[in-house]
Amino acid sequence: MSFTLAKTERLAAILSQSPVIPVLTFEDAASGVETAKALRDGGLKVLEVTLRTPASMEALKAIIDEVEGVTVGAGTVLEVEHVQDAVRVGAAFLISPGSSSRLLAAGSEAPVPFMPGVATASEAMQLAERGATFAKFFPAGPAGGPDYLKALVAPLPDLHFVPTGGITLKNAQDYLAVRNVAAVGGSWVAPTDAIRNGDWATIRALAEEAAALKAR
Ligand SMILES: O=C(O)C(=O)C[C@H](O)[C@H](O)COP(=O)(O)O
Repeated sequence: MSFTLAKTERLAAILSQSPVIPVLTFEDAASGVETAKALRDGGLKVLEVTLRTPASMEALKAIIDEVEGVTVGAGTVLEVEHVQDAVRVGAAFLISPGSSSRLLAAGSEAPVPFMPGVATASEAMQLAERGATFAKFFPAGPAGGPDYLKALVAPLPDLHFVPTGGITLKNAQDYLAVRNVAAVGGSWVAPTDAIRNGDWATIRALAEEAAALKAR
């Protein structure tokens, strides 16, 4: 099991590029490419493509192959197969909502950084024991929001978090103000309707607002 220093540093560098990581779900590759361009043009250059839809792997690959100036990773990584497939198409990082032991083994051995999810002190401690430095905090809102995260971070000073789940432009800054929050994740910057309607101007405008948020 290896959360190596090199991969940790790579993840830190990726997360430091942007206060907000769009969490993206696509029905087809073409809308993925256009959404990625709109987000990039609005200033959000680190993107997470969730592996939730039949077209997700194709969309992930199309963005990696066709959109310049973005760093693209895979989200909703739940299975060992997801790790292998995402790495094969060139994902720059892997994110999971949780941290099952099989996935931890496969993800931490992947050649790219892997960020598992946690929601409790025990889960966070188990990750720290395995050498992880970064964790997704999921589902951030329902789990207890910025106050809960502040309490979680207090006794675990070496772990850094990317809260995701229920985050919006309105509350993002409250999460970003918590110590050791590297960035926040959220789908609000690329709403399903805007993607379906090809409303790239709206996505770009939402990205511009989000990119103006400040990480600590
Ligand atoms: O798909 C995953 O891997 C997840 O962990 C869930 C997503 O991160 C959230 O669904 C995004 O949350 P919202 O911004 O509230 O839509």
